[in-house]
Amino acid sequence: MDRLIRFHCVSPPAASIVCRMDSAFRRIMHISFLDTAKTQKHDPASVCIRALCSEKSGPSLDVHQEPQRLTITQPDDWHLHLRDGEALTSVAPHSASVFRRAIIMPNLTPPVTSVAVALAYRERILKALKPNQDFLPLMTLYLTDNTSSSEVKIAKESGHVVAFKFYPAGATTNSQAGVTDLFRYCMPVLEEMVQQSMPLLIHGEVADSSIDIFDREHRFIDTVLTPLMAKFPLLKIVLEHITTQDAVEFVESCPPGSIAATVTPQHLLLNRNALFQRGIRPHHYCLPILKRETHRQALLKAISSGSKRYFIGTDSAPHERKTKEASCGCAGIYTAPIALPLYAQAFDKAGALDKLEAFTSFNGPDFYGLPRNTKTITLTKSSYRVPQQYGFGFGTVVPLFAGEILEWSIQEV
Ligand SMILES: NC(=O)N[C@@H](CC(=O)O)C(=O)O
Ligand SMILES: [Zn+2]
Ligand SMILES: [Zn+2]
Repeated sequence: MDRLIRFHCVSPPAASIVCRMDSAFRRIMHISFLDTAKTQKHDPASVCIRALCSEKSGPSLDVHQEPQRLTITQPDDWHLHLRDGEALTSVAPHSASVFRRAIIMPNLTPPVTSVAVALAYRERILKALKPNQDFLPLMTLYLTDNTSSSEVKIAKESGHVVAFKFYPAGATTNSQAGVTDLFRYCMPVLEEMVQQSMPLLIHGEVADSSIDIFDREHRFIDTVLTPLMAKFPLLKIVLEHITTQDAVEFVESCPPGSIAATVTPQHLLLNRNALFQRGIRPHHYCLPILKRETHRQALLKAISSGSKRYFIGTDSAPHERKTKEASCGCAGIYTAPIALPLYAQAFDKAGALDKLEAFTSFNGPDFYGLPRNTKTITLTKSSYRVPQQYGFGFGTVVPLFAGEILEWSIQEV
């Protein structure tokens, strides 16, 4: 698809023109004048030719491009996997160069099940940052059948653990130690979470392999989330990485403030066809799995509505190339350094750029009861080629859209 860009001309001076560029922003296909008063002496065709000639022959094009700029409050990432060890050292600076804070997922091996372990992990995260990076990891605890309710109070008092994460056992990467039966084992701990105003973050899929993989989110809402909310109407819940129209309808049907949902860039930009684009695409595989187009449209409609119930959560989840490009590949997509431009692209395409900032920078802190950030970040609508891969100390990670051109890029934080 061709794109229109507005330029200010060097010659004729001060004239404004609109150029139709090819889809990669490399070639000017057509130029037309915006302000005929300033340019009436000039034949549009001659400017067009001069611009094209100087592009071919030369040092500089006869026009200055002015891409669209968007300055927003610095965002946070409300769902992030930083891993541990060498992987942590590699990926933490990527997130910290864009985001001010992030909710750190506890699905390490072994999982982060106690405040003591979470605080030690937090120290390792801080150590992994570059010297000038000012990044706050917001820690979470991995809920198990054996989590004691006293841990909730300790978590609250720590000041650094801000939520518990509920993985149905076996539902996703490193969830084997998760909850096997929430209603049987976790009632006292949930009760205490209500008392301490400690939010529960949920990977909302049933782990039952007899249920169709595309129906697992919907089934979870019906069989776990609905009864959970009926039992604990005051429990604060974040339904993580929602993927379906059913999830949107459910969230909308709940009283405001009781439940929020995070949405990933991949679920806004891709539908399930992307898993099988001229062959099988392991780098498009994550859980919950990509859904059909009608569900993607429902997510776009939800975020475009400006509702405070939805906010950013990249679910950036690095896996080494060889563990994804395998006969049984891991679930998880790496997006940390490009997630913000990806969201911008999704909001832009949906005609909702004016709703981007609330989604990335206001709704999350408001839900968690934390202050909004004060710094800003500037995005420009200029093309950026995603690296083919990142060569990290622990191995190679292939990001989403590797080698492809994005429409937005980050200019400065
Ligand atoms: N989203 C994923 O596909 N994978 C995540 C786990 C998760 O968030 O479910 C991971 O840790 O790799
Ligand atoms: Zn998950
Ligand atoms: Zn995740």
